[in-house]
Amino acid sequence: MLFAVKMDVALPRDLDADVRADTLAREKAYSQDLQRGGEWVSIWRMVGQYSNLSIFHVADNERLHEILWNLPLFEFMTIEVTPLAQHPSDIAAG
Ligand SMILES: O=C(O)CC1=CCC(=O)O1
Repeated sequence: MLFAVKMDVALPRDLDADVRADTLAREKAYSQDLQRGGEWVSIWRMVGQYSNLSIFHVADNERLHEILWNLPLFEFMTIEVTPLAQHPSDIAAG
C-alpha cells in the first residue's frame, strides 16, 4: 500500500541542545534504515517549511502506524496521511 505522508516539525525553542541533536540524529538514522529497506520510498523537503513530504510503501495501515509512532521526532510532529491509488493516466503503470 502506498501513502503520502506530510510531517510538520515543531521543536520547542527551549529544547535542550543535546536532546535536540540526539533526536535529530536518531531520526535521520531511523529514516535512512527504512529507506534502505524500501518502505520509506522518498522524502522531500517542502520549500520554506520545516516539513517533509514522504512516500511510504508498506504492507498495511498497521505497519505505517508502527513506523510513524516510532519516529524519534513523533512527539514534535503533526502528521497527515493520505492513502494513494494508481492513476489511470500513469504511463509507468502500463
Ligand atoms: O523533515 C524533517 O526534517 C523530519 C525528518 C523526518 C525524517 C528525517 O530524517 O527528518
